[in-house]
Amino acid sequence: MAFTPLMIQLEDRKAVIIGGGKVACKRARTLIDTGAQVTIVSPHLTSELHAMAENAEVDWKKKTFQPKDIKDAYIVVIATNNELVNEQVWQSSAKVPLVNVTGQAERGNLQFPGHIKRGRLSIAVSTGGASPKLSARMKEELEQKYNHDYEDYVDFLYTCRQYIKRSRLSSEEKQETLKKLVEEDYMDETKQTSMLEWLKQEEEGGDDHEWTAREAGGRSR
Ligand SMILES: C[C@@]1(CC(=O)O)c2cc3[nH]c(cc4nc(cc5[nH]c(cc(n2)[C@H]1CCC(=O)O)[C@@](C)(CC(=O)O)[C@@H]5CCC(=O)O)C(CC(=O)O)=C4CCC(=O)O)c(CCC(=O)O)c3CC(=O)O
Ligand SMILES: NC(=O)C1=CN([C@@H]2O[C@H](COP(=O)(O)OP(=O)(O)OC[C@H]3O[C@@H](n4cnc5c(N)ncnc54)[C@H](O)[C@@H]3O)[C@@H](O)[C@H]2O)C=CC1
Repeated sequence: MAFTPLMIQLEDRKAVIIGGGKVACKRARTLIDTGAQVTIVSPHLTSELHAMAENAEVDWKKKTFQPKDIKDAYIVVIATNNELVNEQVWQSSAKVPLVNVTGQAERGNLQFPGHIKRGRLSIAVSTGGASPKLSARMKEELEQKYNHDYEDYVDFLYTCRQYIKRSRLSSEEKQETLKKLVEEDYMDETKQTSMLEWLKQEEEGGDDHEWTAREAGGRSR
């Protein structure tokens, strides 16, 4: 069955990762970065995971898997290098809402796509199991196209959108302004500044549409 692309809120949810190797480490990083409470169950950890445990970013249960380890888990990531153990975890996970089977991803109901983050911007790639290497290559291409400048730009778009939603502009003017923000080169800081000034004025009920949406950002002050 095909998987549904979704964004999901996991803050403070309990995630248990079985295994402490390379794959476990990648999944731990993704989950921690969005606020999940991560526990690793594994007799050994990679050095990176070890550092994360020392910094209290993850809880580490230094042991082999037992079914009680996943009691109350919202997410289980099955990531040991032992197929029999992975099978036992799978059999014990019937009541867990979200299960990622890293060795046989089609089995679980959760997959982690290749992804890049630029502040609020998230881009995810999946080939539906056809080729993780193609996902990796596309991820590299996207990393180059959407460079780190996008962090500030997307923050700027977010701020503008909040102002626009609260402003007294007509709905046509709102649409026009939102469109302009992505069509013209608003990565330019001077253009950003004049747009923000105009939007702040709109919010404060300033000069009664002395500037129209079309003009915003087009004039220098
Ligand atoms: C479902 C998914 C995730 C999930 O587990 O939920 C998944 C699943 C599986 N990957 C496997 C193997 C490999 N994965 C990689 C690499 C990456 N895999 C990634 C994503 C995903 N891999 C998700 C969807 C991908 C999609 O559908 O396109 C990347 C893009 C991102 C990331 O991992 O963060 C990351 C890029 C590197 C980076 O950018 O860091 C390499 C290549 C390498 O390492 O060079 C190999 C070996 C070569 C090969 O097998 O092709 C296996 C078989 C395991 C086995 O044979 O035991 C499974 C299980 C299965 O296919 O069932
Ligand atoms: N989804 C993906 O992107 C990929 C998935 N895989 C799959 O992910 C799995 C793990 O791969 P790696 O992280 O590379 O393995 P690894 O060999 O680096 O780590 C395996 C970990 O499992 C732990 N472990 C072994 N027995 C255990 C037990 N009884 N209880 C708890 N922990 C136990 C080990 O201590 C070790 O920390 C494999 O099944 C592999 O097929 C591999 C590559 C990519």
